[in-house]
Amino acid sequence: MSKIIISPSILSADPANLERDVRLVEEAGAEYLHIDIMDGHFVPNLSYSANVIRALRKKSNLIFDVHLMLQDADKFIDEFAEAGSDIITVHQEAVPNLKETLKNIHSFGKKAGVSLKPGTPVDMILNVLDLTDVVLLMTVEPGFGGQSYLHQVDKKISELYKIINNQNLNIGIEVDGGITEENVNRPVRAGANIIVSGSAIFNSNNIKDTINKMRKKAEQGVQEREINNF
Ligand SMILES: O=C(CO)[C@H](O)[C@H](O)COP(=O)(O)O
Ligand SMILES: [Fe+2]
Repeated sequence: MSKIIISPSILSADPANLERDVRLVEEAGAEYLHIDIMDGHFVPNLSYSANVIRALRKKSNLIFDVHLMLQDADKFIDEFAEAGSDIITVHQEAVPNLKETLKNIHSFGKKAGVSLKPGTPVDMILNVLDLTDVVLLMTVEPGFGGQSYLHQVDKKISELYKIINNQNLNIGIEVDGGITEENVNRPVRAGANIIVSGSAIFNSNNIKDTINKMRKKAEQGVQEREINNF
């Protein structure tokens, strides 16, 4: 069974209680912490800076999964690496020379991720898969938490899953946007193994219970995938 990784997105955490909220998801068994960085250019919203990562690094042992929604990501890789990121993900649509950016991320000893907006085809990253540790498929338009999952991305997830399997590559498939305990089995059935979820986790009454239920439902998705031989 492929291991399911839960990456709660702190975009939906309480900004006045970030330390508390990060501790809650860590105690609830999450493996990663998803940190969205927005610049108001690549996406029409602003969020955290590297300072937040630096501060949280002193408080948490979670794997920091940093999603850069920046037009000028290349300018900031060193800063996000130094601040304590573990995985640094850039958008294919935003960086002019993806290979060089991924090599740069690796040069800091960090895992390198590539993200695609819902409308960007998987073909756009086939030539960089050998330099990629994680592909982050957006299942909403990037920029905001609390949107609805776009089911048309399911096809793209299974397409990528087949390519990765056929080439025997060791790449995680991460999905981000609109994921809840009700729908998490769908992207997992299609091939995803890293689950980002913001509002469904942080707006719930019981974070631990929600993460446990989400993981269970995701594990069912893995079984369905194996049974159907997707
Ligand atoms: O990258 C993002 C938005 O651009 C967030 O990670 C994502 O939206 C998570 O929030 P939710 O689970 O509430 O959709
Ligand atoms: Fe994200």
